[in-house]
Amino acid sequence: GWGYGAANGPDKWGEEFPVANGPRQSPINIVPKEAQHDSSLKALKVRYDPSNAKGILNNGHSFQVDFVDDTDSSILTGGPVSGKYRLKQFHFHWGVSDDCGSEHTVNGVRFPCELHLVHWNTKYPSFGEAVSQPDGLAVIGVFLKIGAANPRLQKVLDNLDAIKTKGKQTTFSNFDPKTLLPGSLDYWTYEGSLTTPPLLESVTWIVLKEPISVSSSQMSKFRSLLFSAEGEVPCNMVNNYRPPQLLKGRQVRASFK
Ligand SMILES: NS(=O)(=O)c1ccc(NC(=O)NCCCCO)cc1
Ligand SMILES: [Zn+2]
Repeated sequence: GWGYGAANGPDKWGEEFPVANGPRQSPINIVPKEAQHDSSLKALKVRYDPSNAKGILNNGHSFQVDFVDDTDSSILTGGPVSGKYRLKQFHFHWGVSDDCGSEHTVNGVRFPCELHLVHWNTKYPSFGEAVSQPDGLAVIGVFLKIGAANPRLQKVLDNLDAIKTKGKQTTFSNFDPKTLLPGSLDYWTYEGSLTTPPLLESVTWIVLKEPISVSSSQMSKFRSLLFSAEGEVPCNMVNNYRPPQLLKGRQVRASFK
């Protein structure tokens, strides 16, 4: 199956997933000076219920924190979207060193890590239905920048020892992902895709301008995870990011001046 190695990585995904060369692929390089301020863009509104946190899973590509999404208790509204989008999961992408790891870049600058909060449009009956619709998903992207250790992120990282290998999961409850957001919710937005196979072109991307902090030693914690399952030859979970894709005429809008 697909991965991030030389034999199965991003340059090879188009062989099995031809949409990899489609018109609205993600991530992209964001050039702030070319992003148009759109005064009609609303403020982003997120309301998360910490009791919806369900579990934390090593899925062999990243790790994700899954949420109960059978009610409208953890939703994203406003911003560039219309209607309500329910939080399904959040996960991260990171590098083997602090000079790479994010999927989106800003003026070509790569961050060591990027957080994705994945939401689906409640006009569809389920995530599985929404994921193939052009307005099916909304993903909030948050850059992590090396600085002071982040105590709110540490609550997530403290659980990684229990999910070291592919397929391992453990319960993870009472966590508010809002604590992982920066002070400002200023954002760039554009129409894109999932950044991993099946690369479906169903995502309204909402990339926050302000990063949150992560320490270098916290980054080492991410890198202690394995792509491989227990009993397999160990393969460190690093560089699980897709590089920026062609804009192909898309407009990137800014919610701020
Ligand atoms: N990195 S990303 O663009 O935020 C992302 C989010 C979800 C997924 N995929 C997912 O949640 N489920 C797999 C897709 C099922 C398709 O039937 C892939 C990439
Ligand atoms: Zn992602």
